Amino acid sequence: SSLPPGHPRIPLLGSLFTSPPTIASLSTILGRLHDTHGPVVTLWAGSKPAIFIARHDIAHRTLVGMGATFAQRPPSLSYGVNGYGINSAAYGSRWAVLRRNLSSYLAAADTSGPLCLSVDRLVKSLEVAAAKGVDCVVVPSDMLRHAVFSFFATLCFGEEDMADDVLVHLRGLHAEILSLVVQLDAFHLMPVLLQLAYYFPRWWKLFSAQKKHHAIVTGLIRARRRWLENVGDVGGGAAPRCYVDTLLRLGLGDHEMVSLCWEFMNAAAKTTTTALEWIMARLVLHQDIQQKLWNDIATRSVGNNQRTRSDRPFVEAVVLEALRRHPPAHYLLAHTTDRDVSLDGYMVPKGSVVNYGVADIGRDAASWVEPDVFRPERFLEGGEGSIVHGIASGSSGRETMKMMPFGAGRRACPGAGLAMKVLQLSVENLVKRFEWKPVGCVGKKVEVDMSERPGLVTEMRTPLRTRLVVRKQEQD
Ligand code: HEM
Repeated sequence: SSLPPGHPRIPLLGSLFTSPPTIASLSTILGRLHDTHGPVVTLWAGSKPAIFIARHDIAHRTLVGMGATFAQRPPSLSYGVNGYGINSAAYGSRWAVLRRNLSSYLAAADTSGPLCLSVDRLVKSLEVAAAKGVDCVVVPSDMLRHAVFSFFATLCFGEEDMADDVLVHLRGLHAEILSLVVQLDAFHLMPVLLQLAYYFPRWWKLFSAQKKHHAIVTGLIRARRRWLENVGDVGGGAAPRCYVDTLLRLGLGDHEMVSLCWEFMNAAAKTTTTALEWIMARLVLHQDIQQKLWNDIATRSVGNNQRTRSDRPFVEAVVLEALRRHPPAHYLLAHTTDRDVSLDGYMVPKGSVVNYGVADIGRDAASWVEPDVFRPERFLEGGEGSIVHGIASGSSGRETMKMMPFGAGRRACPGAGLAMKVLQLSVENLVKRFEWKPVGCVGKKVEVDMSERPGLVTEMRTPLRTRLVVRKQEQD
């Protein structure tokens, strides 16, 4: 059998490089290919075929049904901060140890205390900004970013060691490094020669930013080690209080630990902040949904015995609908296979890049009624998403995988449960405290710019502007 259909192959460069190699151009090219050829298409990245899948049942068959085969990652040049992460590790024993370590830490960690603290701080900083802003108008994205980043920094490095200026410095370095990496590289769509050509002009800046990042993170790790020595817990008798504690117990080298801390912060903070901003933008745009959410929160807080245990809180439905409609990652990280696989009459050759259209799957009209409409009710009883959860293991059937914002199968995001908790608790508190009102209206129609800025994480093109009014019930 032959490869799935696609763009004609152009020797050396491959099909992607007929237009500038950005994630926006990747989406445009893939959109055209799927329209012409269906849900499984081939794109050439140099001499390697890259196969893209945009239907949930095929994603289920490959990522869950043939889980071990599709859990491989393509080999990478493994340089810089990402060199020793879980995401870049080959599917094998090192990956399993590191992944289990992260998952068990997240399952046992006390996340509620630090989360409530950082949400409280966020609410306070929004109050200050609203009081200063003309007509209470606020651009909340930087405050959301800071709150989410500091929460994950507490989980990563421990609350004892993080001074505010260090936090701001670290956040700046993350932003700088991310602005310098060539994003398509993360999908393994850059032939080596092109990677070199693209990295050459920015190499020195990237090297210097990574060096500063290494210095600051090794400083934090050293401080953590000293703290453990002071409390007499170098041997690790007590439960780990932050991610670094678990890494120290694994006896890893400095480069490995720095890389894993980078991954923890990088995988967690930008995705979660981006999702939070999209959710709040949707609530500004749909004032009726915000009102319904507020009513649900109020009813639940006074207790309502008539609700059944399976009844999903409306806030969860809102978060799921936003993740379906605006998944922060429009594609997964690159997968590959360890053998030739026959798929619907086509061949997926061993070693080819395999990836999935997360946004396409969430917006597929075959799975979702009026997929472009923002309607959280579809996740409530009787709706087409009532059995769907954000965390798509798919083990309970392919219908639970009608969307996969966190991936699926063995490589699915290990932070999905925590991300859902952060999003729900943040949204609930932000709506409890403030009415999120629109700034721009045309007649009675609310205007919010919902256009996307494609990237490794697809953010809002125009940061949200909103008028924040403290709710009457909440005023002292
Ligand atoms: C809204 C927030 C988040 C979204 C949308 C998200 C999404 C994703 C996606 C799509 C993948 C790729 C899965 C694949 O390639 O098959 C992934 C992997 C990963 N995520 Fe997340 N993530 C989020 C939050 C987090 C958090 C909070 C953490 C950690 C605290 C985390 C840690 C990771 C790691 C370590 C991987 C690599 C897993 C592996 O290769 O085995 N993520 N995430």
